[in-house]
Amino acid sequence: MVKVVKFGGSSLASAEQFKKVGNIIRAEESRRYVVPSAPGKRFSEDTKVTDMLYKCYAEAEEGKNFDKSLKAIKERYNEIIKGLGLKLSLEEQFETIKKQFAAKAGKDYAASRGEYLNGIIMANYLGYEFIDAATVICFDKNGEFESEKTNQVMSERLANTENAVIPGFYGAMPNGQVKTFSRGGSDVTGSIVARALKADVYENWTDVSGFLVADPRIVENPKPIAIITYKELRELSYMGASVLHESAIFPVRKEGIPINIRNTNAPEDKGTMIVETTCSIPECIITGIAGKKGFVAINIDKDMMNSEIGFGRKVLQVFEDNGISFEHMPSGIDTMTVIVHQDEFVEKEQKVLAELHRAVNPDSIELESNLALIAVVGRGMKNSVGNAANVISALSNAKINVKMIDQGSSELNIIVGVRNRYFEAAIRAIYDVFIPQK
Ligand SMILES: Nc1ncnc2c1ncn2[C@@H]1O[C@H](COP(=O)(O)OP(=O)(O)O)[C@@H](O)[C@H]1O
Ligand SMILES: N[C@@H](CC(=O)OP(=O)(O)O)C(=O)O
Repeated sequence: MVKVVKFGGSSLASAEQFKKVGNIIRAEESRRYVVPSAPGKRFSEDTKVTDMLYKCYAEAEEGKNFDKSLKAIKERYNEIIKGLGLKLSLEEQFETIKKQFAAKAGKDYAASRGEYLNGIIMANYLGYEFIDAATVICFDKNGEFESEKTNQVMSERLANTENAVIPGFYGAMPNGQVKTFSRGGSDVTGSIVARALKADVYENWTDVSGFLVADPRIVENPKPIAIITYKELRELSYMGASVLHESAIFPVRKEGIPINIRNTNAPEDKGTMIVETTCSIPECIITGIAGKKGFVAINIDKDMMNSEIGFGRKVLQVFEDNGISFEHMPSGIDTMTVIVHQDEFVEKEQKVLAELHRAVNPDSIELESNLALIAVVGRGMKNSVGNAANVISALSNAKINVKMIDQGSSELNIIVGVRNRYFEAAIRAIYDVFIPQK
């Protein structure tokens, strides 16, 4: 049995947390490959080391003195080393980091040092081999992740390695330049390592006892999810459920390896199993609810639009030409709405509108900004009736106006659009209608 275990920043924020992690790893021999994140927040107002590194590097880039910021980072690590009673010094590494920052080695290099240093501590604490992720996670010269090359390099490197610590979040381009995944990317590294080893399970340890039906910062004490499919999880993580990075599914999915989300602070809890498919009947019709704020709807009106062949293609071409990806596209007989991320759209707003006029000569175009999208996801929805009606009635009872509703034919999810300011209330209303209260 081989397990790859990834520990998030919240699990490695202090020596006390490190000790819990040590106990978890030592409890099972199969926990042979460890992927650590950088130290996260010790308390809610604390700063993650990754954010401290970004700030410190920004000072270096502006030519300011960054000694104080770097010292604060060093103190975070020294506190952990001291608390664990290790005979380890990171002086040499910090000297190199200082030089590299002064030489403007790049934002990604800076951020990656959080995981790199934590990996060195973890390997020393466990007596495991340290493998620098820059030697096993490959990006091409344009900074795109190279999945097959990485899989080959990683499997060869780990073939004869009994136990190893591989820091999360980064890799390197062919010229050796460090490149990171997007924020939260240590989850992706864990998944890549699990695939390369054809591990039996990828355990992802965090500060909640698994995936919950809704964000616990919005719904009080939400119900945990025992089992969820890759597809359902992908919908939820894409739509903002931050427990797992939205790209972390792909590597393990290739090998059908289950992911088990576990809680470092409650290791006895079983957590959530994320699997390819399951015959287990979901406890509730819906599996989860997640959402994001900050969308804009572009409503295009034109009489007889329906009979104009190629209308949709011409509209989407304008978005493509402007490098804007679209999220949803509900349409009627004479109307078509394109929903995009507000921050991608605002700076190109007038250019896009002018090009839409030129491309399809509409009767009118209206914009509706500050929208939030909420995804109600569940494999159980396929076999039950009235789901969309229940969502709508939950929102109308809460006096929330539904700006848009979209249900894919897979019936795996229903997407609703509401004003940003009703986002939290809408999630609570949907939760209450679908999840029986204890
Ligand atoms: N549906 C959800 N279920 C569980 N946690 C969620 C959900 N949506 C958002 N979260 C948040 O995700 C957090 C865990 O993710 P993250 O902060 O990335 O952890 P880590 O530091 O372990 O990587 C939880 O503390 C919780 O606040
Ligand atoms: N440390 C990086 C990568 C990461 O995955 O962290 P965490 O596991 O704490 O979400 C970040 O803050 O984005």
